Amino acid sequence: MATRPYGVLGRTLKHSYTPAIYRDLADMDYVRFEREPEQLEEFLRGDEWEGVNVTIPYKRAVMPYLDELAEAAERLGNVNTIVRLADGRLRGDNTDYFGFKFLVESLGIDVAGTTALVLGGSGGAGTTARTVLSDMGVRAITVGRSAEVTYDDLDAYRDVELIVNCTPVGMYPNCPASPLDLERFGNLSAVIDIVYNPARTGIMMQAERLGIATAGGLLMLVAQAAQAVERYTGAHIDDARIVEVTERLSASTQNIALIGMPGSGKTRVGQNLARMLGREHVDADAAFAERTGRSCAEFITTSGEQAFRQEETACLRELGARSGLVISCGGGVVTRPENYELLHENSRIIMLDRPLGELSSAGRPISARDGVQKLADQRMGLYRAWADLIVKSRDCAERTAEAVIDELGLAH
Ligand SMILES: Nc1ncnc2c1ncn2[C@@H]1O[C@H](COP(=O)(O)OP(=O)(O)O)[C@@H](O)[C@H]1O
Ligand SMILES: O=C(O)C1=C[C@@H](OP(=O)(O)O)[C@@H](O)[C@H](O)C1
Ligand SMILES: [Mg+2]
Repeated sequence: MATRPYGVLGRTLKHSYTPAIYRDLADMDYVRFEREPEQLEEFLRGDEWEGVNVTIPYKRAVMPYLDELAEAAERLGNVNTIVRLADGRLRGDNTDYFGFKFLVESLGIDVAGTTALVLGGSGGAGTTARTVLSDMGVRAITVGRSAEVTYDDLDAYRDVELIVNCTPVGMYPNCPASPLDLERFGNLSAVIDIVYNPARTGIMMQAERLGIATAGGLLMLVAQAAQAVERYTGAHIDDARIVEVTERLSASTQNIALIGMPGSGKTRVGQNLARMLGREHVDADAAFAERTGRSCAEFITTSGEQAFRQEETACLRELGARSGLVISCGGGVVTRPENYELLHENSRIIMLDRPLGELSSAGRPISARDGVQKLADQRMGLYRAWADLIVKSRDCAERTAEAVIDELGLAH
C-alpha cells in the first residue's frame, strides 16, 4: 500500500468535487495540490505524492516532466492522470477519453454514422470530445468563434443529430446560459454538455423542453476519476459503481427547493430538512428581506406585487445557482415562468402538499387579498407541474421533513 497521498493538481481547487468523488469511489483520501505555474517543476520532480489527477491549467504544462505517455495522452496531447511507476518513473495518462466515452454511451443511442457539432471543439476538452466521437464513427465538426465553422455558419448544419458543448458557457456562476439556440435544429437526438455545475445548463434545459435527450458532465467527471483510480491501484471499478457515485454526488450537490401554497410549511419544513441533512438553509423570503432591507409583506404593501416579483426573481437567480442548499421558496415563485429554470438548473423541486383548510393567511398580504381558494385555483397546477416530487404534509413539519428525506432516497 502506498504511503504517499494521491491528489489533484491544479491552480485553484477550493470547489473541486474530486476529493469527494475519490472518497466515495475508493475510500481514498485525496489531497488538493494547489500550485502556481512556477512551482510545477519542483512539485513534479518531488516525491510528496503517489499519483495525481491533473486539471486545468496544467494538462499540457506537466508533459515535459513525464518519462512516458499512455496512448490516450499521446493522441490527445494532454495529460490528466500521472502515475508513479514501481521504478519511480512518471507515466502520463488521459482518462478524460474514457470519461467522455462513458458519457456518450450513457445516452444509449447508436451514434455511429451521425454528425455532431462540437462547440469549443478546438480547446482541450473539445479535442477529447472530437477524438472520442471520431473513434465512435461520428463526424465531429468543430464550432468556434475562430474555427472553420463559426456560430454564423450553422444553417448548413441544421440536420445534425448531436450537439456537444465543450465551452464554459453555462458554467457556474454565470448561469443559466446557453451557447446556442437549438430551435433551428430539427433532427437532434441528444445534447451533451461537459459542464457539471450546474446540473442542468441552459442548453440542456432547452433540449429538455424540446424533448431531446441530454447528458451533463458530472458522469464524465466521475468516470474519468474511476479510471484514474484504476490506473493508480490496478483495482477495477465497474460501470454500475460509476453511475451510483454520480447519482449520490448529484443528489448532494443539487439544492432541494421547496415550493407550495403559502402556509404549506416551506419555511418550517426547510429548517428541519437542513438540520437533519447538515445542509445550509436559505429561506428565499428572508434572503429577499436581506437584499432589499424590507420584508416581503412590507415590500408588497408599499411597492406592489409586480415590483416584488421582479426583485424575487433577481434573488432567485443568485440562490438557484448555488449548490447543496435547502431553499424554501416564497409561495408565489410559480407565478413567473422564468423562475422555473432558475430553480430547475441546480435543484430538485419538491412540492409540499398541505390541505387548504390548514393554511393560514396571517402576515401574507397576497393570501389575505386573494383568499386561499383563489390562489389555489391559480397555482396548484403550476406547483404540480414544476415539482420533481410531491410530498404530502404529515402531522408536523418535522415529520414532513423526514418524509421528504425518505422519498428523495437520502440518508439522515
Ligand atoms: N404538518 C405541518 N407541516 C408544516 N407546517 C406545519 C404543519 N403543522 C403545522 N405547521 C405550522 O404551519 C406553519 C407553516 O408556515 P411556514 O413554514 O412559514 O409556511 P410557508 O413557508 O410555506 O408559507 C408553521 O407555523 C408550522 O409550524
Ligand atoms: O404567495 C405569495 O405570493 C407570497 C408568499 C410568501 O411566502 P410564503 O409562501 O413562505 O408565505 C412571500 O413570498 C410573499 O409574501 C408572497
Ligand atoms: Mg415561507
